Amino acid sequence: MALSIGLSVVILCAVLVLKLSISKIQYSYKYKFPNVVPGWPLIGNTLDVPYPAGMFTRQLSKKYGEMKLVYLNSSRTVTDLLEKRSAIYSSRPFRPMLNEIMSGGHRMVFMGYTDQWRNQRRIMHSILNSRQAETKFVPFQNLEAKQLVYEMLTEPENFHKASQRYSNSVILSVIFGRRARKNDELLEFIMGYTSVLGDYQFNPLKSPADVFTWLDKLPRPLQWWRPFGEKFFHTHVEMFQEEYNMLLDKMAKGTAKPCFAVDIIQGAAKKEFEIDETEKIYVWSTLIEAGSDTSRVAILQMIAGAACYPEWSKKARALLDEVCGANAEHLPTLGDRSKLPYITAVTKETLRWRPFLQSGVPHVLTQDDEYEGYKFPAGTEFSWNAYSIALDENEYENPTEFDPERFMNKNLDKWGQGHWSFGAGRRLCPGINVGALNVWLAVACILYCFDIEEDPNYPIDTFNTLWEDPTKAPFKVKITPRSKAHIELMEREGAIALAEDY
Ligand code: HEM
Repeated sequence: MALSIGLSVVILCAVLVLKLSISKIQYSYKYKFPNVVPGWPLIGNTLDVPYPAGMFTRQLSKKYGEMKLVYLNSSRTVTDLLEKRSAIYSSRPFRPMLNEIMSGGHRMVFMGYTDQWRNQRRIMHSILNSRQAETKFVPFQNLEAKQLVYEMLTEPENFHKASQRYSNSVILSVIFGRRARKNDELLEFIMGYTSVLGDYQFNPLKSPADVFTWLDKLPRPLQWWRPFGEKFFHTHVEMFQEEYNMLLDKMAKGTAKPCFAVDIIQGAAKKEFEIDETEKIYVWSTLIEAGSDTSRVAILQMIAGAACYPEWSKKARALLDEVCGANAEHLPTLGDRSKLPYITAVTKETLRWRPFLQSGVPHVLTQDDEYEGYKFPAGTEFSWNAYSIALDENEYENPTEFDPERFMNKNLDKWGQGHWSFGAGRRLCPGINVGALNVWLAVACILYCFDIEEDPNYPIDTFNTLWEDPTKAPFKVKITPRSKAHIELMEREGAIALAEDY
């Protein structure tokens, strides 16, 4: 009896091994991948990737060529696949813990290419399109920029905090029509949980079902990660529900500012949008999460670019003086944009220079596909290798230098053209208009008011800077006001911004 059980187990194992080997052989005949970077079974080379990863993935692209599994290392391949074939290259990796449990299936950035995703994108586009971005949200940005330069004047060593407050307050105004308060409870809550989401996104021990997705099929009581995820989801909804109630109260009193959330609430009431209560909350929170830090980091990168490559900032300053007066007549506003094309080029170069989503964002293929002799199965993940493309001599002349001149061309006003920092294809950032104008205005005001110099005692390592932590300055830099007249201008404008409360 014992022998027959033992024999059965051996036979079973042999059959399993045979079956796995046959499917592996069939798989390798059916599909053909580009060079695969050697790694360990199951986890591949996950453990080899340093943080930040940009320079590492750049080295890989030099070694392995134009494409490797996951990373597309040239604009040509990104255009061919993520853009031209975006109908089948626009899903996201299946993340049962991050998307289904922790986000109740509602957080757009983790969502697959589904009807729910299409519906949320449609709603976002109808409110965040360029016409609205250039009218409805502009007063918020112009006001916050006054406080941005005032805070940089009074506490230049905390330039990172000023950028953070500016970006947070603009996005809160755009979404909920209110300014960020000091120690804002909602923003602190968001900062806390986005760092938890980050942990869960990259740590397989915390989120095993996101790495080994078959674990999602285990009976629920055996999914030890689930209770935490469900609690996380409910706390998130409760916190945003408070904000939602405050807004409903303002709407009832007629004091709500025109903003994204008001548009959604009214649009849903008129049946223009199909969206339930929890999903509304997720659309708002996703926009705040995705739309704040991105602008903060871009502003810091422009400051690093001005400190390390001072020549272009002199030209920008001279052009700003022509429009706003050399003697501090007025702060630049978004109304000055058509007169300041060079600032638009600076904004685009800021986004291209050291892309902070250094390895791009994964797009998942939804059906088998062939490209230049390769055969990819559905489910393959692709990402644009952002750092590598931005620093490639075949893509840009003197790619490591900050040179806005490269964007002074017929595509100047197309925010997403000439770089990949807003992503690609159907997943292109839906906040592109708001985000680009946030950066444009901050760039214009900072360059108009301050001299920015590298501190020789603290050279800036622009390649390996850690931009993520909003509480720490990513580098040291000298920021000094240009003149007495500029100080007075910033004080006057700052007083206006500090007195404004909504
Ligand atoms: C400088 C500013 C910004 C940069 C560089 C940026 C960059 C990006 C990138 C690279 C992606 C991924 C695209 C892809 O997968 O192909 C993305 C997605 C997204 N961004 Fe932005 N973004 C910025 C500002 C904003 C703002 C202001 C908002 C909201 C108002 C926003 C909302 C979103 C959302 C909701 C997504 C998810 C789209 C999806 O998964 O379909 N972003 N952004």
